[in-house]
Amino acid sequence: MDLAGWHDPDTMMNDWQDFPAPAKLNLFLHVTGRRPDGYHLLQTAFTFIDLCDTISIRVRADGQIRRVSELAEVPPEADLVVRAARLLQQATGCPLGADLRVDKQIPMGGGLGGGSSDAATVLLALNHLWQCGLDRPVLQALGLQLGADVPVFVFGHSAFAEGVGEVLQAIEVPEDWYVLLRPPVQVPTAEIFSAPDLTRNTKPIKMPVFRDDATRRGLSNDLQRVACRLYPQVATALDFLQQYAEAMMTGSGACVFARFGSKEAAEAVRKKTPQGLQAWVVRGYNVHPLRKLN
Ligand SMILES: C[C@](O)(CO)[C@H](O)COP(=O)(O)OP(=O)(O)OC[C@H]1O[C@@H](n2ccc(N)nc2=O)[C@H](O)[C@@H]1O
Ligand SMILES: Nc1ncnc2c1ncn2[C@@H]1O[C@H](COP(=O)(O)OP(=O)(O)OP(=O)(O)O)[C@@H](O)[C@H]1O
Repeated sequence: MDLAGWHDPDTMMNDWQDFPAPAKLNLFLHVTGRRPDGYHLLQTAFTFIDLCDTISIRVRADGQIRRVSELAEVPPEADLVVRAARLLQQATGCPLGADLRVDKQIPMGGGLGGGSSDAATVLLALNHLWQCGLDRPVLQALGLQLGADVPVFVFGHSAFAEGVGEVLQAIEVPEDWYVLLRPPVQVPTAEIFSAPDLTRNTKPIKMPVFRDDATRRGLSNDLQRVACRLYPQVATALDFLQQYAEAMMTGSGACVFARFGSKEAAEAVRKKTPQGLQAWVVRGYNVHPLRKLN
């Protein structure tokens, strides 16, 4: 997918404008502790992939925020795109509003951060269109109020993350090809984090390097064992992919991925995917397509 040319700053403010919201992969995820409020302390690494939702936005003069597309599972008031727009309005006192249309490509409950990415894209795009002038760290802090995964999408670069995912340092990750599989199940993040058998005391590590297999040794996803126990379809997908390359679950699942040296090698494995699993070949990106927007 070509991510260039998504945004044309010269378009009239009240025309529809399209903004991409890419999915993320967690290249590893260690749970190192738990805060008094129940949220878990993590160490993880995020990179972006070219599986994207598209948010179309039209500025309104009357201050209303409206979602004009259907998303059957999520009522408009609960939709993170609407909540992000409202939050920015409240934080800045901006009198403008927006119509928001979401073309969803990122599966929900997949551990790909689709809802979080949609929210981040709305914060970035409306900050620009409404000319609010908030800088990136302020937008990241606003984003954290919507979800632990929102800040990295605002940050806009592959990152090593600590805290609950909001303490971010930019890292360079090879822009590899991945096979991404979606088992036929949605995994609720809160259910995985609240499982009694979740390992919560993985020893903190120094910032890892992502060069080759050797530098990734010892990095795993602590949420994977619990997700596989509760949702055996995740284990089935991992077993399939594991035949060809080192495979891992992203976030709290359900999606799993493996890295390949070329698009062709990834395609060859995708073609073998058994029925019942949705499969993509995707490319990793270090720089979010809206990184330059401000
Ligand atoms: C698993 C990850 O996707 C890794 O990137 C994120 O940590 C989850 O981020 P998210 O989907 O934005 O999650 P949120 O909407 O903030 O949280 C959903 C629920 O997961 C649990 N949760 C989430 C993040 C975290 N660090 N500790 C938690 O315990 C909390 O019960 C929370 O109510
Ligand atoms: N715009 C949106 N797109 C997707 N989900 C949304 C949206 N707004 C609210 N949600 C809610 O958020 C939940 C999580 O969606 P999301 O796609 O972010 O899951 P996920 O990929 O598992 O995320 P994560 O990796 O952050 O845990 C959905 O089940 C849905 O109820």
